[in-house]
Amino acid sequence: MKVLVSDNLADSGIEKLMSVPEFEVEVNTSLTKEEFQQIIKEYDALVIRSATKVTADVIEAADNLKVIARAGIGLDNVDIEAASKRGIVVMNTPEGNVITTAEHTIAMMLSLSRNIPQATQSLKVGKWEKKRFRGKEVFNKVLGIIGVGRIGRVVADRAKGLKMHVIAYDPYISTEVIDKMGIEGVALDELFARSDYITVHTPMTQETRNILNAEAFAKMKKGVFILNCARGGIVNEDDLLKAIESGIVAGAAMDVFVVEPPKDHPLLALDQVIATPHLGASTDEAQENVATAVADQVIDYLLRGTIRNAVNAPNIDGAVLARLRPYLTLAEKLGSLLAQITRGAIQEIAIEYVGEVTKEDTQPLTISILKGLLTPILGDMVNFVNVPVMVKERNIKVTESMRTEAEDFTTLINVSIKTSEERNLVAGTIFGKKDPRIVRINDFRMESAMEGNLLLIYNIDTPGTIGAIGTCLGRNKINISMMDVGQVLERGQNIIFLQTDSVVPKEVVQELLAMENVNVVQTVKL
Ligand SMILES: NC(=O)c1ccc[n+]([C@@H]2O[C@H](COP(=O)([O-])OP(=O)(O)OC[C@H]3O[C@@H](n4cnc5c(N)ncnc54)[C@H](O)[C@@H]3O)[C@@H](O)[C@H]2O)c1
Ligand SMILES: O=C(O)CC[C@@H](O)C(=O)O
Repeated sequence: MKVLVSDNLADSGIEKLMSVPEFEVEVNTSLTKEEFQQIIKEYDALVIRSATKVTADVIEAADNLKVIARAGIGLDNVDIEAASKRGIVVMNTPEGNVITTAEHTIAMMLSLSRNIPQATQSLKVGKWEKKRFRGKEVFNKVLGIIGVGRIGRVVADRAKGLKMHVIAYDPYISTEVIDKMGIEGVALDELFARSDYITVHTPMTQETRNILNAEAFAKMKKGVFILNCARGGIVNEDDLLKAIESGIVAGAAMDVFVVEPPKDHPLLALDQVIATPHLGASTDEAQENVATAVADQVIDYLLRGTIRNAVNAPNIDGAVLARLRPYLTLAEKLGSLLAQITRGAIQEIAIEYVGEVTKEDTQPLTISILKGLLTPILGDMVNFVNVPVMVKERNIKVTESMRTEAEDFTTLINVSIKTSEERNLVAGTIFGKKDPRIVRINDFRMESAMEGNLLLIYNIDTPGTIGAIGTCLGRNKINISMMDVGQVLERGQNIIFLQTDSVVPKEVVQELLAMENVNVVQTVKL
């Protein structure tokens, strides 16, 4: 079997792959796009980091490819949907670089406080500028952490060692779990108002994109320091620039950028900004961890068929997988829909399987529902293997029940959720042999394939409202490709589902919300 390593991988991983007699391993990190597309058809496995772009064209040409394995977490460089369509397993290694990235954040925070990069630069050109580079202690200061998952909680632990007061905002982690970390859970606005340093450790999702923007900077203490060692775009770069120029933000440390490399980005011209070229995970130890993990995973899959850390396939036999595929798609969709329409920290999930589906092994379906549920919150970090652990870590109670007697549909999957703020229920079925359909959201019944960019609008049922919504979207150049309206007469309420050709921006959502008779507007991506 042929394995191509097309990005820099630590030697330990390459040696491990080369030690397998059945493997022929090629390491080539300088392929052009054309060369890559031409040779990929020879390979059974592709091992990458973030530099190789595995586009739909590459996947189309990859006749023998069985697995794409990422040493690290981020899969923004892989067209996962195209890979899934061709039955190629996509896997990553989400655990290996947690400590390294947390340590980088602490290093950035101290460098920022003591102007270490700027002072080094100045000294190297022969200057001795003691006065210019007077810094600040972190002792007794408030560190606000947005997102206390794997990396955020290690940052919290290390910052406590520096005797900082740590406060955190993470709406998907229960107060008890945050309390156990020995830090203080707060609302986002409180974090903005109290922090001397703010660091983000969330994945990039619809919700976290631009979470630190002009509106957020306006709520912060004058002189706050900002750190982003997570993903470019969680901090809005233009707004950060203005906040530094206006003096609200005293300085920023950036490891990640919207466009990487950022080239001559104006932020980099500011004295108050220190930056590293996406080095968060770049230590010998982390690179060894992810390289050996990725090699072990590729070996396990190609030699034994065991799938670990796959983002697009549960660990089940191929024939069963083919039969369950429509149910798995439906299950993941139900979980994802629930996550996107529900606010608050998840406490309980109740899953009910009804009718035909009860003849199948429902365990992979439950895992798919949970993966669908956590992916909008955690992004690429969630896979079919680690999702049960993540659910456990978050203290989420999962219950399953079966009913063989179906009523309206031959198969039905009901999923309900209870969070710290609300309860919701969604249900779905399979039309024909393979078409997943959402048939219920709370009290509203419908039959919808629900795909792509969706808008869910709850409105008072009055003449003209639907027209006004269409006009507003049209004015903002958003094309509607599908519309479905559910009506609950006794409540005088409509639920409108709109499928749009493009994502509906936040400002347009606000515009819709300001309309008379419109109560709730939610954007969903399925
Ligand atoms: N700079 C680097 O080289 C590097 C290396 C590794 C990871 N990362 C990035 O670091 C980030 C964190 O990784 P992790 O392994 O800790 O992830 P994780 O999944 O373990 O934790 C993410 C946390 O963010 C929380 N969250 C999600 N949406 C939120 C929101 N709207 N507000 C507040 N909290 C929210 C989640 O509940 C979760 O607890 C990711 O973006 C990852 O890609 C960067
Ligand atoms: O250096 C890398 O490979 C990227 C590290 C990190 O952002 C990841 O996605 O794992």
